[in-house]
Amino acid sequence: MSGGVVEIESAGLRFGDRVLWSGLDLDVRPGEFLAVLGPNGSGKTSLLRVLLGLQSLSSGSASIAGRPPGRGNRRIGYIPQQRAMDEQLTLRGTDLVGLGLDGDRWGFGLLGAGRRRKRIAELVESVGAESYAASPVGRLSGGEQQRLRVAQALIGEPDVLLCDEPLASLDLTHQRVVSELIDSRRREADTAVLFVTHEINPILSYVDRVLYLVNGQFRIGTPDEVMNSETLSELYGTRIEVLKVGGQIHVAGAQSALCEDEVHHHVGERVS
Ligand SMILES: Nc1ncnc2c1ncn2[C@@H]1O[C@H](COP(=O)(O)OP(=O)(O)OP(=O)(O)O)[C@@H](O)[C@H]1O
Repeated sequence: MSGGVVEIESAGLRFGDRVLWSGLDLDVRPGEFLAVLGPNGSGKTSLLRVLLGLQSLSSGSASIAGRPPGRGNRRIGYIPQQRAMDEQLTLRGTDLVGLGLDGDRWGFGLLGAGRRRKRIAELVESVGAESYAASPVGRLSGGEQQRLRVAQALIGEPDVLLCDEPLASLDLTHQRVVSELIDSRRREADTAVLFVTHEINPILSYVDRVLYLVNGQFRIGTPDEVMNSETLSELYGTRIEVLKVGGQIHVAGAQSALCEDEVHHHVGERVS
C-alpha cells in the first residue's frame, strides 16, 4: 500500500455475530472521489466512524491523513448524517461555520479576527447561505442547516472529506451547489472525498470509484465496473437489473433482495 490519504488494510468490523464487512483493502488517493453505496445497515456510516476514530476495527488497520484514526485531526473534514438541530439553539450560522476553524481543542481561532471573518464569509457565500447565516441555526430549515455544515467541513481546508449523505434534505439546486463545491475542493486542493449516499446519480459525473457494501460483501471499482447487472446480482445474491438511461443509473430488483425494514431507502428510482 502506498500514497493513499486513506489506507485500509485487511479491515473487518463485526458486532456480535454480525459481520458488517471483512477483508476490506482500500487505498484512497489524494483528489479521489469515492462513493460508498449499500442498503441500510450495510456499514457505510460505521466505515466513516472507523476513520473518525469513533469506532474500532475488529481486525486489520486503517490510517487517514497520515495518522491512525483519532480525534483532533484537523486534516479531516466531516459532514455528518443530517439530524435536525435543537430549535432552541441560538448559535448563529456564521458561528457554526467558524467552529470548523477552531478545531475542538483550543477554543480560539487559528486565524486573526479579520481573516477569520473574511474566510467565514467566503464559505457562507459558497454554499449560498448569505441571507440566513446571521440567524440562529435552530430556526433554519433542514436544508439550510445542511449547507452550513458543508461550509463548516470545508473551511478547515481538509485533506480528506468524509461525507455522510450530505445531499439528503437538499433540493435539486442545492444538491448541485453542494456536490459541485465538494468536487471543486478535491480538484483544486487534492482533497480525497469519501461520500456515503443512497443516490449515485447526483454525483455520478464526479465519482472515480464506488465501494458497494451488501450483507458483509463488497465490491470496489469504477462506476461501470460495479454498477452493472452482473456485479450487483452477484453481490445481492439475486437477479438485479441495472439500466443506464440518459447518463443515469437505475437499479431494479434490489428492494426484493432486502428485508422489509431496509426497503424504504430503495423505492422508486433510487439506486442502492
Ligand atoms: N456500536 C454498535 N453496536 C452494535 N451494533 C452497531 C453499532 N454501530 C452500528 N451497529 C449496527 O451496524 C449496522 C450498520 O450500521 P451503519 O449505520 O454503519 O449502516 P449504514 O450502512 O450507514 O446504514 P444507513 O443506510 O441506514 O445509514 C446497523 O445494523 C447498526 O445497528
